Amino acid sequence: MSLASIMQTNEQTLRPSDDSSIHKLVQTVFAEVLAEFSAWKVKYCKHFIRSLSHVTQSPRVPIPDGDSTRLHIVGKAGGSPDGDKEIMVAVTDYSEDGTPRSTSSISLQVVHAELLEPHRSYEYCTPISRNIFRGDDDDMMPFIPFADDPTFDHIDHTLCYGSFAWQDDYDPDLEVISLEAAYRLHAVHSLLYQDIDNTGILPFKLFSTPGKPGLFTLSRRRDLLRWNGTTIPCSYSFPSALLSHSILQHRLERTNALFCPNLNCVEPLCPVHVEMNPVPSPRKQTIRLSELLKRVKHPCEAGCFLQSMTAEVLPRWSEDAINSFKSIYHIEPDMIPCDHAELIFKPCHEVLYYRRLLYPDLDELQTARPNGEHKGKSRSLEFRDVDPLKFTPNDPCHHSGPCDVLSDCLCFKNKAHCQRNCRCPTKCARRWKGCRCAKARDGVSCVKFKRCSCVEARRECDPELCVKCGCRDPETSTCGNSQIQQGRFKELEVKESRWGIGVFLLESVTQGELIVEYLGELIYELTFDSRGEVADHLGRSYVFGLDKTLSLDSSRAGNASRFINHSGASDASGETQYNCRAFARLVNGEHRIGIFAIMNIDPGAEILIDYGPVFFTEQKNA
Ligand SMILES: C[S@@+](CC[C@H](N)C(=O)[O-])C[C@H]1O[C@@H](n2cnc3c(N)ncnc32)[C@H](O)[C@@H]1O
Repeated sequence: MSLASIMQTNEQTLRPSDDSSIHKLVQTVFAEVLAEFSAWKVKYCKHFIRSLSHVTQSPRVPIPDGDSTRLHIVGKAGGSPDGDKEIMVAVTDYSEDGTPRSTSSISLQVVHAELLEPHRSYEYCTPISRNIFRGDDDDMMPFIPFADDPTFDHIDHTLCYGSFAWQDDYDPDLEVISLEAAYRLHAVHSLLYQDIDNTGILPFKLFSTPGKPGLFTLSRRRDLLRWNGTTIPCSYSFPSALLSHSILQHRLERTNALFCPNLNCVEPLCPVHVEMNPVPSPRKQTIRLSELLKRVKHPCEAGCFLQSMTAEVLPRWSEDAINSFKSIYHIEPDMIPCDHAELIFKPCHEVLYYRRLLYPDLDELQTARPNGEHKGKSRSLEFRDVDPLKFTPNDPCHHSGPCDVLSDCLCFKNKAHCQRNCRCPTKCARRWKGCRCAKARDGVSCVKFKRCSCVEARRECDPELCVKCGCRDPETSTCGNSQIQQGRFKELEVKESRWGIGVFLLESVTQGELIVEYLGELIYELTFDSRGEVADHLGRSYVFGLDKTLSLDSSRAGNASRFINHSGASDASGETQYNCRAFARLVNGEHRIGIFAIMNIDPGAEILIDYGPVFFTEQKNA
């Protein structure tokens, strides 16, 4: 069916209103598009196969003097001190019909490549400069590792997965067909996309649901097949969600979903932080309006509520304007009307009018606790976030009221300090306060023997909180406890070592200095187990335990630190040569691993750490 004929039909079509006619229509149009697409595909594939069977005639290129190349070595270049490393090469340019057009000679330098070793199988590593959150690998097995190696236990490894990628009946054509059907139903039959979705007849949901992207979102992530039956204009874009652009709350939700909620990061589509980014639940008013109004000392502009406490003409706001005000009020109810006014582009006396109308001050402010609640008990401050191996950082808390059992505070439940990126008031008693170390006159501040509270709590200094040590400015700072976040890494070289590849220093370091951050993918235990089988078979593991639930694996993504070898008490040679140690630090709310020098080390030395007593026993027992 052509676009013109569809448009013609459109004029005659009336939008069905009852459920059963909508169902019937969706079924009919879907079947129609499916039939059209299938007919087109058969023809298209036949045409394609036929075109492959044609022997294409490439232009005949003469092969001069039996040489198979168009480059001819014509002699060694003279006059250069490295004469024997340069050769002269004649380059012949041929015309379309294969006759030589011109010949010129150029000199090339000869580089003698050493014999190249083939890359070891199943070893690839994406270079990264930040940890990546992976959680768990897909439940679908993408391919069979070591398929030609009988010593690998394929059955056991297969049991780690729920299905095989090659047996999945996912048909990308169905996405194209469903989109076309949805578009026709909307453009030609005037159905709402939501009504089409509600029928459940199309094989995919059009709109995203929590945790599951819908077809409209998916279609933006892939190149759709252009088939000649499509009526979707090239410039058309499907709605991404049931969110209206004119409603502030919807715009907030859309924007919120895009940026990382971790205020230490705030990157769009952040790959590191696992936190979901819910729109914060509405805050409750804690200051009476009468109190707030007393805080306004000067009129914000001519006509400020301070000058005329009652609006002469009752303001008539649109529904959108009222909703915008409600959204802003719920984010920050304890704000003076003049500030609310600036945010919604309305005069403050009008804001005050609507605020009184919509949110009359309650007798009891909503922060009041239920009767009989024992305040002291619910606010008890107990922390267990000092030991990384017994603790996993939680998402930043966001709730109304103080961080305690009544507010369902995540930090309270996890016995963690509230972080800078928590949404509780800055005065919250659970908040980590940072250290009070002063800048060192000479040498380094914030080190263990100076009793820095951050060092003792195994967290790096926080540039927002630890103001005195100056860790915010790496140029002038004397802080010895912010090296990971500042990325002060040493020059390293990766080359052959006694135990495969190793890492070597290119500059000298002093005891306590950070060499490099150990980077990788943050994974849960199930993935640690499934990847462990491959690592055991290779005889090389790249995993560090990070905290109670997460490990850091650099087998697939990492930096030079993944090649750091072991030498320690558990070393087969019995020698103890390690010169560095790996320490986990809580850095602005997340655990990261730094490799630190435990002695002064000269350039050229290999970086060695002690993997610990269980590493090699576990590998052997696997
Ligand atoms: C993190 S990787 C280190 C990089 C590794 N050498 C490579 O070539 O990829 C850890 C693996 O290196 C090897 N390795 C490191 N130190 C070793 C040592 N002292 N003795 C034996 N093998 C060692 C083991 O195979 C171990 O699983």
